[in-house]
Amino acid sequence: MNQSRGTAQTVATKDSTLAARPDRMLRLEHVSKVYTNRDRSTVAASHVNFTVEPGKIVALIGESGSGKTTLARLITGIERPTNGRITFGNWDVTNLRPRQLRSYRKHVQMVFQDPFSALNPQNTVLYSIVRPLRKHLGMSEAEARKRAMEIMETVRLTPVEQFVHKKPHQLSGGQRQRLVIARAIAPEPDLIVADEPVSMLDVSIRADVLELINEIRRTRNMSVIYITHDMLSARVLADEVLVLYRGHIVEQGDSEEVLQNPQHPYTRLLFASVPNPFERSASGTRKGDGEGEVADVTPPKIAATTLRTGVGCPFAPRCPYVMDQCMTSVPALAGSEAHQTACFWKE
Ligand SMILES: Nc1ncnc2c1ncn2[C@@H]1O[C@H](COP(=O)(O)OP(=O)(O)OP(=O)(O)O)[C@@H](O)[C@H]1O
Repeated sequence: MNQSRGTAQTVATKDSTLAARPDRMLRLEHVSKVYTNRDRSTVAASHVNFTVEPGKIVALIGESGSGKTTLARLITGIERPTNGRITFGNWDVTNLRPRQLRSYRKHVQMVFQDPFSALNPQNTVLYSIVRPLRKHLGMSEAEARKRAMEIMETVRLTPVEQFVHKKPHQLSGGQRQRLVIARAIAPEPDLIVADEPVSMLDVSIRADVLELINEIRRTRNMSVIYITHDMLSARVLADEVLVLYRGHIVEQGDSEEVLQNPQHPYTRLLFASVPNPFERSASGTRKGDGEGEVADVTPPKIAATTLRTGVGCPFAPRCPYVMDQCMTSVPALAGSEAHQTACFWKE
């Protein structure tokens, strides 16, 4: 993942430069998504650039509404970007037609937050895994059953014979998410997009499910985009992190580097172990940044100016270090290859 690698010169097109490019790299270039409902527009993604290299885990971190799920939906082809380009290896997947989308889905699978609603309540465990094997890999029923049982071993839905005929309501939350993961890895995808895969699970089993995801990427060399509010799990699991605020990447880099030494005021707030400069408002009362939410602490006049003009740093209305410059221009990501921050403020 590197901002500088996402330049126009390296856009994947059907030309000879493709030969040198890794086959299964996901690349987003200047990807934006604007939702327009009646008279209101929401910028859910703004000029997002990043790559996911084969076998890597990239975490997307941000509070609710920062645009994480929007990016997941764009990457998996559920939605199309308003601007920008998404490529997968040498394949431009920005605007796929339905038939192409079906082929793409073999390569890019999604694991959802709520395993219960992701599963058909009528389908047995075995059928849920057999179906993608037949659909995407064209296996015979017998082949698919055999492979499905192997996959059940991989995700530890064992003893297999005790689980094959069970339906989702007969499984625990953790077992259901293991089944969703089994179904996702069945077509042997190159990339899994996991949208808060453990947030609805009991705290006691979250680590096991995350370890399973890590083991799968290691043994199958899959890439994973891990979407989360949780900085600690991102630090443990991910190789690289992207911190999103209102659709903008405000900080990115190697996960250890960024999460041990967060530079952006927003990232600092999100990381619970970092002292919170917003903890008290001027009146001394807590402004409330719990549950991954960041309080608005900027003087109302400044906040109103930035919000009204729509220019400037997206975080300015909430930033305690806001300066004049922040009101008129958007800071670009800058720094080393391992760690980049979009902020004018320097300690
Ligand atoms: N279909 C839509 N129509 C209009 N606005 C939308 C739509 N989908 C998302 N948004 C808006 O886009 C912004 C980003 O939403 P998104 O769901 O991507 O955030 P998120 O970081 O995934 O949040 P959460 O952690 O709560 O899932 C939000 O302001 C949201 O209200």
